[in-house]
Amino acid sequence: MTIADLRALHAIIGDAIADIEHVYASYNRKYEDEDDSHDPHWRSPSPASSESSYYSTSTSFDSSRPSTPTHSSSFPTTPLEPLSPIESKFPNIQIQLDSPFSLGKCSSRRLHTDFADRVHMKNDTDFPSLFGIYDPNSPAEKLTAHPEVASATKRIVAACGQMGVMVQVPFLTLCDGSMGYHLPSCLRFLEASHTVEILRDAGKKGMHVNDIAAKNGCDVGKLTHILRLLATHHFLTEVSADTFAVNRVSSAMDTGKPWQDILASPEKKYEGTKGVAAFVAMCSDELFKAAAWMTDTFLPPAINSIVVRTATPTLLSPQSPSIRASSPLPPLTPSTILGPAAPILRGASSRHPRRPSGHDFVDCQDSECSKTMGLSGFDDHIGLVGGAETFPCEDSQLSESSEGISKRSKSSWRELSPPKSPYRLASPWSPMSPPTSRHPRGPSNFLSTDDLTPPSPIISRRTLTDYNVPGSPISLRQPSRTFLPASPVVTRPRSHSRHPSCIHSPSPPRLLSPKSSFSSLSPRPLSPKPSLTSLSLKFPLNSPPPSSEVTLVNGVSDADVHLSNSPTRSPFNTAFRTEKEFFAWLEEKGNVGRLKRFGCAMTGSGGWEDVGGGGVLAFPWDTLPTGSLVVDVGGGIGSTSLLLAKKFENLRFVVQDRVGVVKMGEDAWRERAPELLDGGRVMFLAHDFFTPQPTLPVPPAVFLLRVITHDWPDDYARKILLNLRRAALDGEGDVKTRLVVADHVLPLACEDLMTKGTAEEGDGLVEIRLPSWRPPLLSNLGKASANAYWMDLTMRCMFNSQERTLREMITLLESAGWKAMKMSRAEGSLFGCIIAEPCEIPSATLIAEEEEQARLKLQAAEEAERERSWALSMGDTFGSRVYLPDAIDFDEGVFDWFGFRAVEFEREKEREKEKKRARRRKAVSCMDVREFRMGREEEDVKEMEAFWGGL
Ligand SMILES: C[S@@+](CC[C@H](N)C(=O)[O-])C[C@H]1O[C@@H](n2cnc3c(N)ncnc32)[C@H](O)[C@@H]1O
Repeated sequence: MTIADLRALHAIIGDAIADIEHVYASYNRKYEDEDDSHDPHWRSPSPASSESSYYSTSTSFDSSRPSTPTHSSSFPTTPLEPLSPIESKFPNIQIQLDSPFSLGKCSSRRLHTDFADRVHMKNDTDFPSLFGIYDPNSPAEKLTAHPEVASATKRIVAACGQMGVMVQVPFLTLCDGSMGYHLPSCLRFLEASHTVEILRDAGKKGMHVNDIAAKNGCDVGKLTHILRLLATHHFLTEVSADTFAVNRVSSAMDTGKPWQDILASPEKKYEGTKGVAAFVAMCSDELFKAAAWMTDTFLPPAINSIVVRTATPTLLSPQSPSIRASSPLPPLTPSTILGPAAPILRGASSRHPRRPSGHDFVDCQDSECSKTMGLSGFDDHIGLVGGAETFPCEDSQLSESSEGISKRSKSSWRELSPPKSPYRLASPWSPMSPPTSRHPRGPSNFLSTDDLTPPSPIISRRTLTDYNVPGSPISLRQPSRTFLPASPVVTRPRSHSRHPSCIHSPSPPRLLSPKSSFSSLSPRPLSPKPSLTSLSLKFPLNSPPPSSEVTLVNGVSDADVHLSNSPTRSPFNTAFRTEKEFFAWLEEKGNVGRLKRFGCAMTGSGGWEDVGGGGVLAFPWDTLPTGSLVVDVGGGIGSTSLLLAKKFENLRFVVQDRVGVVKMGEDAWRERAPELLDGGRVMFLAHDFFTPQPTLPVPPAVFLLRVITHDWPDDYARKILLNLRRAALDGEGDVKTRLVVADHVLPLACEDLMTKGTAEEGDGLVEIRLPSWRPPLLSNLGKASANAYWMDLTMRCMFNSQERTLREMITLLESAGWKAMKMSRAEGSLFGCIIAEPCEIPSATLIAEEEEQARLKLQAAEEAERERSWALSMGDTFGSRVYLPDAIDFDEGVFDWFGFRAVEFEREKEREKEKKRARRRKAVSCMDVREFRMGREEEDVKEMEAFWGGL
């Protein structure tokens, strides 16, 4: 059956190409006819296109001859009709006009006018070339949003993805999967080094890496190999040896700014852009790093033989929050130096250090390690390519002479020698052995471009011995187990000078001088360097968690982290060693750049809605009465509202978000659309969506939640929805508030009976427009739908949240008193728009809410009691001496009055600090998110009332 399946997939690809061809031919024919009738002098089509593509490729079809529709009538879900002229196909499709995030629906007439005005193209419009630049305004690119083209594209991507996996040797597919991490890593490098902007001016000839490196200061060797990996995956083109050019894919992330300006003020790189570069940067930075820790966080300790989870150690950290904030490296604490200890009681954690664990370092280039990891298998595959570099372009040097080949081979082998990087990275989960200079390590997930920063103050011997005070409740003792994982520790040889790339970095990582600190700080002699073999064999699969003591972070013990749905115990929290949820973390002082980038990245995420007018556009905004109020809840910097406000001039908008974000939004609008702010149609309002909606002077017609529910686990999302439900009007007056939820709606990877067939009308109306597919394609179109599933796991890793299936979404909405009335997705897109109306809040929800209120009250009372008893345990005098010193004490030196005062002062300071820490813990605790206040103060409400006063 395999050959038959391959043939079927091949046929799907063939049909899809024919569909695309037909649309482009139809377009060209139409314009040829129209132009002929309007402009008799212009008969022959111009071969030269003003399309900004600088590589022109010849058209692959004869546009003068209409191609016969080749749609297979066997398409089960959406049989394609014979293609009619493009005009009848376009009325309902959203065409991007000025930006990839345009929300305008465009009629074919408008489209025609646009095309004709902008590009004098006759009948040679071809599908955009991979070797051209991405120009969203070109007809070729606009036609990719045509429903037939979008659908065909999906089928091609799905079928090719499936075929590749079907025919490739499984081991290599596993390699692709398990080493695919290099792709985001290299993409980040491409973006952060501003190479795309540098390459822009070079055009199709490209630029030699030497010249690129001269501009951005990167190492030539590293840059070459990074760019080649990207060229191999079609993100760039290697036009000749070591000379690269941007292509349709990489140019889509071009900010359009001169690289010199970006280098002069990199912090402004994303300002005023469409946000694609920001999106790529965010995904390949914090999201990528969080994902690397998913298994470490989600695997039950009992089955995790290799990895033992570390407790989130931030409360122990002597580091400043900004340092912790900007890097996923662990703070420099006894636990990070000596490996995370067996968890300790959280209440005591801030007063006492962790116990040290066993081994910290591993040398994975150790030959024994390699054997254990089965790396010997690689030899065969390396043998296949003979050890020489292969180029994704023709390598003239290779074919020149045998001497050339030997030179090339030699240089390849030279590059295989250990890198010269001074930085070392201890594996986070490996047994400790002192680092050896034989095998220095290069940057890894933990060590990113901005993590390569100068060393922070190294923890001193004194710091540790201070912890090891005799009589202290917890002292440094032998770990109870021989293996406990080490937190990642970056080390570098003492003698090495500061790396030039560190200069602009805002975040010093915790760099540790290896030998000095280790030998002096270790509580016991280091055991001989263990290998991974011993590591994996020493611990039976069902070994219990490393300690009987319990760590509670935000109400979740370490042993239960894998079961937790708390947004503060996600892989992101593990990776970045923070107890804050992502958005609160973004607001930390050291993360200003990331916060700004996040706002821009959200604008970039508009690309999800590009295809076929899905997303928020599916709501009939034009049917709302004039003056209707749309509340964009968690609206970010207002990207969606801006576009809606420009398109639907009869509507008013309130954009709500966190204080800092609202401020950024206002600044951005002041620049882009001050008339909308000043004219009173749009206002920003700081509001925490976990608290009840403020009283709005105009009843809200629509609550808009765009990519909000996917940020929160069900219990949290329900709270947001309940707050909106309670502020909604259920239609008894004039207004019935509707809820618009725009998010990915995930299909199953098998046929879903619930979503099969026609829409269910009326009761719980759900309109489904799934992309066309036919077996043997997966019903969710596999690779072609990857984005929605990437996002799903991204949400999981960042927030312990998820994208939802339609079932999950309907259930969630119902649990908060919202009834899903309609769900639409554009053909070729999984980004959906769900429209819901108020219904009764289920009694189960109300009961659960009451129970939670009671629990929170109890918890608060317990907390208060703990604080009180702690104060009492200090006695009436709070630990101060109960006798007064007399003159003899002074004379005999028994009592140093000033010393006494100083000690007391220190104690008092420590008590204050502890209280502050407790308050901070409470503020970020998941159960207290609801108590989180964000400046929705009375003044805001008053200001708003004044603002809307005329209504
Ligand atoms: C994924 S973004 C979506 C932004 C916007 N809706 C869009 O589509 O571009 C999530 C937004 O929720 C905001 N947010 C997070 N926690 C919030 C809270 N407790 N109250 C209000 N907004 C919050 C974030 O600041 C962020 O702007």
